[in-house]
Amino acid sequence: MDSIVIQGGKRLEGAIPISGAKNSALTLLPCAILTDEKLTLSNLPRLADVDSFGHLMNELGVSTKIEGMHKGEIGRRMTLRAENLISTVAPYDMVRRMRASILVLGPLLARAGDATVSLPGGCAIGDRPIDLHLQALEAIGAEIEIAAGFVRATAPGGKRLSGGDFTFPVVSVGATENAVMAAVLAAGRTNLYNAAREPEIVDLCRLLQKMGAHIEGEGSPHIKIEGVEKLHGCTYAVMPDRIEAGSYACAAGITGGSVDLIGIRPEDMLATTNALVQAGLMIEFHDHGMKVSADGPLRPLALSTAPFPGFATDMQAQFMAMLCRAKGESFLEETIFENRYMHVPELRRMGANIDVRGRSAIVHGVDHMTGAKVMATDLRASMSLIIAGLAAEGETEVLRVYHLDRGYERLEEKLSAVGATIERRGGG
Ligand SMILES: CC(=O)N[C@H]1[C@@H](OP(=O)(O)OP(=O)(O)OC[C@H]2O[C@@H](n3ccc(=O)[nH]c3=O)[C@H](O)[C@@H]2O)O[C@H](CO)[C@@H](O)[C@@H]1O
Ligand SMILES: C=C(OP(=O)(O)O)C(=O)O
Repeated sequence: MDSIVIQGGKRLEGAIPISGAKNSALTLLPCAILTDEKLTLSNLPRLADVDSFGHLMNELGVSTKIEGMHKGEIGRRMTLRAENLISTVAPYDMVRRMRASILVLGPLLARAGDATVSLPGGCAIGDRPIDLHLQALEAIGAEIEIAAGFVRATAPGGKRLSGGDFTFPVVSVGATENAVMAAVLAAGRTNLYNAAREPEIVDLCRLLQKMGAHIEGEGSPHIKIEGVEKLHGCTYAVMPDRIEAGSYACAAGITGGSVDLIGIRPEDMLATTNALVQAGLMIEFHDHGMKVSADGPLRPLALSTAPFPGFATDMQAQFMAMLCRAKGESFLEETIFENRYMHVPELRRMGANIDVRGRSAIVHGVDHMTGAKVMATDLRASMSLIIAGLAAEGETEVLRVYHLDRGYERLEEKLSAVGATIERRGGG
């Protein structure tokens, strides 16, 4: 298995092109199921999860054609066509490897009136139930059965869902996405209350609108959908990855550097940029993105994760790594996932001083961290180790690179280009 090796202590300086967002790509891809016409997605990040999603789509009978395989090119285009579905089952092996597979449930149900998806179970960051996905689908007319580790959702008579109203008891990104994708082809109107407002939800709704869906209120807690009989194909560009951009901003902060993040949308990242400014970084917005520069010592922060527009859970590990080197004590609270501190023991092995009590963590800033062989069990935890390694003295080797390959396109290339000494080693 590959590892990533960093010689720490280099100040980062230069421009980093930001890729298309993983968390948006994985919800736009299943939209191909909703039409028998071609859907072309551009700015798709080159990530293991995008490839896996392509394979899942192929299993369902959706053809996929990829362009943009040239070395050095950021992003790709994928044309998908679900002319005839050959299966409505997402098998255990696919869902186990990639949680986002659950997002075929809504579209399959809407298009075929029938969907069977393996129950995803928990994962390294905590229990990740899908009860709200199922309740929302029931509210818009689905019948749900659970047996032998699978959930089967059917529309009455195998035909169209009715549409209906549902209030999410807690904000859920995935459940909002499944409900929206199911409701666009329903026979009637759907109102989703306390819906997730994440930019990735807005991206999903914009694509569906371009395909002919009638949706209003995206980006607000009340999404209104008037079902239509048919959607058509289109071409759509995946939004930029706000989490990738925030991760590189933390890397600039911890190395006392300055990186220009090209292609970001500032409005997607206000909680992150506010936190960066409070930590003492300087931000300059310009026409192509934003420049993030260290400006003196890092200041400690108090951060609590929350649904958008709050501070994203997907940024918590990377900020924690950066704050390990702040002057003073930072306080972090993880409110979304109960087990999202898997990076803490590894950061401690690099010299960090962090206390964890339940969902809270106190990070006591240290002057010095040292490189070590480290590994993490999830994507953002792995990125936090890369960030720490960039500032640590000596060599850091991050094992289990497959987590990073799920979410960071050309990580080593992008960081080398701004001055990091970083390489991928085979067989680590
Ligand atoms: C609100 C939030 O920050 N969501 C994050 C979550 O999305 P993801 O879609 O994976 O998770 P949800 O937004 O659905 O989960 C939010 C909360 O609701 C709970 N829940 C969810 C679904 C359900 O059926 N029942 C239930 O109880 C979850 O346990 C969690 O505590 O992880 C993604 C990957 O890290 C992030 O990109 C999203 O920003
Ligand atoms: C945990 C993440 O993704 P996933 O839901 O795909 O596991 C993430 O993007 O940080």
